[in-house]
Amino acid sequence: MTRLQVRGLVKDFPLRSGLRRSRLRAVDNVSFTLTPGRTVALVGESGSGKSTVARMIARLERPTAGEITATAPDGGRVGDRAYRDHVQMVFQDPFASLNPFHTVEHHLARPLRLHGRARGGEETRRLVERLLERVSLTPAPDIARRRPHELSGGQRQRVAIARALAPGAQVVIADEPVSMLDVSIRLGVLNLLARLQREDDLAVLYITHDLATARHFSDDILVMYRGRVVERGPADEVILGPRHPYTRILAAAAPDPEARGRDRTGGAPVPEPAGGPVLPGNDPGCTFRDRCPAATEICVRMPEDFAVGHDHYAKCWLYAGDSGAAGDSRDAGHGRTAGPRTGAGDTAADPAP
Ligand SMILES: Nc1ncnc2c1ncn2[C@@H]1O[C@H](COP(=O)(O)OP(=O)(O)OP(=O)(O)O)[C@@H](O)[C@H]1O
Repeated sequence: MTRLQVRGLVKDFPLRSGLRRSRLRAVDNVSFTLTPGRTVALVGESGSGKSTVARMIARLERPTAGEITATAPDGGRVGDRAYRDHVQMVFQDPFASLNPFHTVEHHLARPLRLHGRARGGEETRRLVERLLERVSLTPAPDIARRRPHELSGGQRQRVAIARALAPGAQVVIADEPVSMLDVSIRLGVLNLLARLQREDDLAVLYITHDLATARHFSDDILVMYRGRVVERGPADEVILGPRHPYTRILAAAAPDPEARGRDRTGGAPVPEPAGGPVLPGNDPGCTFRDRCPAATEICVRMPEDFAVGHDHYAKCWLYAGDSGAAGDSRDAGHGRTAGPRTGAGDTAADPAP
């Protein structure tokens, strides 16, 4: 099964304001690994860079710097063709991602044929029905004949998930896969993703605002703030024992995970400071310092990833004296064991330009 390594990922977008040109560093030195059978959640408020990371992995955006490498179990690099088969994305909006003019069968038959997984009409029909059964859309022949407007939002997202599986997905990037669905059906779709992950040993990146589902459905959590990963670690530790001041505010603002029937989008945004935000890439220090209740003078310098627990790191000077910098094992998604430190780490020695 394919393993995906993201190393020192950077994305700059050009900005224009009248005659002035500048750039926004939407993603700043992000590294993690997606391993078969495990889920990494990427959490953070709107605009923190989560979707841009997803789009670069799905090759919908070109990175400004950094590397995304897929490796086979024998350690060999997965080629371009296999990458397109193995790395699949589930988008947020099941209404926009399906063509209203085509049947469900068409949506699933096309990737099966394009990726060489089905040839004749009979084989294609059989595989389409099998995919529909796997995402619990039955009776499959009936669903296959329908068009998207004849399905509910949850059913459409199940079709989108089946479509991601069709080319032989091994790595699934799920970008807010349930945020546009009715609250009452979200868990069903997330449970489906979890079951498929177990059955197919998928590596999953789950992007969400919702800390409760991030904790429940992922092994490791990365917390992004203005393009940077500010905290990373095992899901329970990050949510129950957040260490970075930003994660603490997010966790405190998240609705009660036990509450039923309420929208649990979680993580009320931290208020923006007067005078505008410190933008990533435009500032060599901690980008949270203008909103941070614990900020001191040292925060004008970029903090390293300091170890705050087992495989748990916070990019915050508060922990500088605790146990030293992340060293060799700050790779969330790399299992519970230590992973190699990668070249372009997001460290104090490597400030954003
Ligand atoms: N094509 C683009 N051109 C310019 N800026 C962009 C582009 N795409 C994203 N951005 C900016 O990059 C930053 C990160 O956006 P991104 O969509 O990745 O954040 P996000 O965390 O996924 O937010 P959301 O949860 O709202 O989707 C934002 O400031 C956004 O405005």
